[in-house]
Amino acid sequence: MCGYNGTVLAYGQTASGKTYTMEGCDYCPDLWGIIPNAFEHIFNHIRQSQSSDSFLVRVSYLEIYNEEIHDLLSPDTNGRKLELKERPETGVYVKNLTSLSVNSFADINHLLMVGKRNRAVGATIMNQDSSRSHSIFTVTVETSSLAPQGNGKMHVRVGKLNLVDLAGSERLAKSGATGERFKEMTKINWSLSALANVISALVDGKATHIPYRDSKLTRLLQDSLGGNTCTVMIANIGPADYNYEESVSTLRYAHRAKSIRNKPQVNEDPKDAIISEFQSEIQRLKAQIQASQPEIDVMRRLESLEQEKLMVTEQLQQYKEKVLEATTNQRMSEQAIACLKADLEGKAQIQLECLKAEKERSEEEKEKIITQLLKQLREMEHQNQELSRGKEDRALLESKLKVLEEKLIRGTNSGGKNVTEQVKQRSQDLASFGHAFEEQKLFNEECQQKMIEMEEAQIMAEEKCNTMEEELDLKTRKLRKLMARYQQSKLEIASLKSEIQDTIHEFQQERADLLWSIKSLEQQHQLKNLVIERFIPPEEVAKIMQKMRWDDDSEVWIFRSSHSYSRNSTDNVPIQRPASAVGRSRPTCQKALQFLAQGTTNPRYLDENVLKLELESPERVTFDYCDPIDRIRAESQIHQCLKDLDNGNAYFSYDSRPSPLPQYRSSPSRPKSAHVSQHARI
Ligand SMILES: Nc1ncnc2c1ncn2[C@@H]1O[C@H](COP(=O)(O)OP(=O)(O)OP(=O)(O)O)[C@@H](O)[C@H]1O
Repeated sequence: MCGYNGTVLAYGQTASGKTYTMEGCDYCPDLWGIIPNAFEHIFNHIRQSQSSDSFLVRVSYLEIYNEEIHDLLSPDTNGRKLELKERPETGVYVKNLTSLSVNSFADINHLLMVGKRNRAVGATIMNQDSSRSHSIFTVTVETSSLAPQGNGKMHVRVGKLNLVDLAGSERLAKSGATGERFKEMTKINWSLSALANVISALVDGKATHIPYRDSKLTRLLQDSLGGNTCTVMIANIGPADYNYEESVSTLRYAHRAKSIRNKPQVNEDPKDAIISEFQSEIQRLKAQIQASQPEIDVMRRLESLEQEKLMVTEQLQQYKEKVLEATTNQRMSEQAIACLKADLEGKAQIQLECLKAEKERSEEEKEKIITQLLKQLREMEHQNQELSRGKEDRALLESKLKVLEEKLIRGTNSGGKNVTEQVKQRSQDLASFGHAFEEQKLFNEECQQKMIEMEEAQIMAEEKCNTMEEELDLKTRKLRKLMARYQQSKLEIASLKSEIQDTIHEFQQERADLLWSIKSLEQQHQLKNLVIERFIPPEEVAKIMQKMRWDDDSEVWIFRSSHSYSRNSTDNVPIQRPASAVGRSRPTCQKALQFLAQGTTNPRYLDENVLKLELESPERVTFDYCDPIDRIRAESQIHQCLKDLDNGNAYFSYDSRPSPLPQYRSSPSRPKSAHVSQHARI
């Protein structure tokens, strides 16, 4: 409303509530989204503004579907594609986009509903009414108010609010989209990634090129992203865990977008402001009406003439009545003459003559008046025609003025009356307040006197206030510094406290470990003492103790080497171990060498203790069956035996003698151990 441009942008994955955030539920004011709330705010502001301020509110609504721009408020429902154009003074705009002026919340809300009906939506896996396009609802508010310099000139500001509902980003694999949905999805993702690239380039201070031209969306939002617009980006995320990746990506983009710094500025007296055109047109029409004032005077005169005509007609009627009366009187006179012939002949004659003269006079007068009236009538008809022409012209002008005034919305005091009515109202007001003017003047003088006194008092109070403010500033700065120091020390104390806690905790753990190791060492010590006391004779203990020495560096007991403790012996010569015979793997005594030289086979003197034994060939304990009958019987017994073996244990007794034949026992009784040499177990 102050002339800044603004953009509200809802960004996020599909079905995360972007449309809901922007539009909300229209049936319940508590659940209105950003768009209806913005409308309400605009019209509340207009209502509460000064009566000298005029506003012109225009709206447009477009969607970007498959990288094509469609007008959502166009009566042409064939979805004509619109073109993007650019002008150096106004920037990027959409050619032939419908822009409608609105006067109330109801009007603008109606247009939002109309546009919504024309928008592309479709069902996806995640959202039944998914927006398949990016939509931009633009509200332009032009404000004309008296210039602050007070020179009576009008000052125009233009603010533009873009309310953007983006289509939802969705991973192709997750969406399961095919056909038309797949195509839509690719375009949506492409334009959203173009938006992300623009954001990244704007955040990256080194980027020399911002890729606004990569998509229609980024070109239309060029001013909102890194331009002169106050932009709010709403990041919508879904609470479900399967949306984790998308939510993280949305938050990442929102975090990046946070770093973009725009430079908003008031759009003052722009060249393309329509309100100025409207106002000059209104002025022109007013001047035209003013110029037609003589015609209005003529019309007033005509009205008075009409009244005169009425009066004259009345007079004529009176004359006619008089004439009629006179005629009646005449008749009566004739009758009276006839009746009173004798008495009143002279008188009647005179009266009759008088009446005749009077009648002639009235006839003449009557004719004279009638011609005069006819002349006046013709004149009036002529003037009537002129009047009706003037009336038509005036009606035309007034209707023109009304249309323009209807488009302009005024502050609370305007009341929406037309100019003529306002002039009438004002003149009445002037008349009624005229007599109060003098009283008001006196009252004003008193007030002025009081105001001068008050201003002096205010100046004194301001001076006092200024010194107090300075003092307050000084103290506030000091307090802030102290506060900052206090916060710093608080943080330091907190970190020290946590450090102390950690150290205490570590110390306690270490102490517990040490106690545990002391305890276990004590146990080991007691055990070893017990073993020494119970199992090692004290003299041996003494001997061992002599051989041991405590090493301070490695903190262990170590055996003294034979060399080191034999030094204390009488000869002080270290005992040398005899060197082994050269070329032999082990030491060999002289006697063994002697026997070996004699070629002894005694293993005692050999290098290796290996016994050399003769091979023992085993004796044959079987014999062949030469008799074919015996062989057959033997074979049948073996078959039988094998069969039984399949079913269970079977023992086969076999006599080493050639005859009789081997005895097969089918009963599984174990053979006695004495017979084992003679009975083989199969
Ligand atoms: N805060 C909320 N309270 C109640 N319902 C909600 C809320 N947010 C979203 N919804 C519901 O969730 C559904 C999906 O929301 P919406 O259509 O706004 O998502 P979207 O992000 O615009 O999706 P798409 O990108 O697919 O258009 C709708 O039925 C909507 O009514």
